[in-house]
Amino acid sequence: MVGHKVNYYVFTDQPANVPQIPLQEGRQVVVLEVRNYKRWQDISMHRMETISNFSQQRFLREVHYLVCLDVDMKFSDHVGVEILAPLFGTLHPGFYRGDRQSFTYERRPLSQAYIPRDEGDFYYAGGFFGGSVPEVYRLTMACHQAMMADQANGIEAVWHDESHLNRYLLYHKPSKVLSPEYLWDEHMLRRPPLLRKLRYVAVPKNHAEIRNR
Ligand SMILES: CC(=O)N[C@H]1[C@@H](OP(=O)(O)OP(=O)(O)OC[C@H]2O[C@@H](n3ccc(=O)[nH]c3=O)[C@H](O)[C@@H]2O)O[C@H](CO)[C@H](O)[C@@H]1O
Ligand SMILES: [Mn+2]
Repeated sequence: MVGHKVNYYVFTDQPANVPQIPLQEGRQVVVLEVRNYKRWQDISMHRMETISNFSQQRFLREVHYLVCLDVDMKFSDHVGVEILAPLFGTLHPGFYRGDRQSFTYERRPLSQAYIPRDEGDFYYAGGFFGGSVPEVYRLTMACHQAMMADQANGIEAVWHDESHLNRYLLYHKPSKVLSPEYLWDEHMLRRPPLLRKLRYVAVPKNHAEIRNR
């Protein structure tokens, strides 16, 4: 986002371990402490709560747009203001060629993330969405409340926050849908020639080691 002001809000339970990185003018890292959870699924899901809380507390005053990203990724090509829109999502790299039958939406009607078999436009990735702060506030608030309702009913959506994001974006259509160039995993998927650039890519990690501590 060259030429624009950018705040990088980093959520962590270990603020002291966030390295200091020299940045260009107009950029700053803001480290925001969040609580820890035992299960990685809870850490991932509670990002919705964290984003909605901080939106109200400060993001609404501090920025125009929010881009909500997984942390285990790196920028590997240009990502600029072309992504911005009132509400945007990104096609999940594993499903952009599939039809809706193949999407791994939540299929149990008991869950607030339920999507019937004959509905659905796209399968969106949990790791790259955003929009204006008020829109992201509404989205994250709705997803968090839906996840709390699921918890009260003893159910957890198959892909956690991603399932709830998909349900929200089905009934609140995003004004922009980004290509999987904006979220790719080179270790899981071979890059098709039609994708000339990979802009934000997963960093390899040992899931078993990280997730089962
Ligand atoms: C690339 C992509 O679309 N990722 C989605 C996919 O997760 P992934 O399989 O990419 O899961 P993940 O291990 O990256 O966890 C999701 C995110 O939660 C955060 N985290 C998780 C564990 C931890 O110990 N500490 C921590 O900070 C971190 O930002 C991480 O990137 O499915 C998840 C739900 O199942 C989320 O919807 C992710 O957004
Ligand atoms: Mn990830």
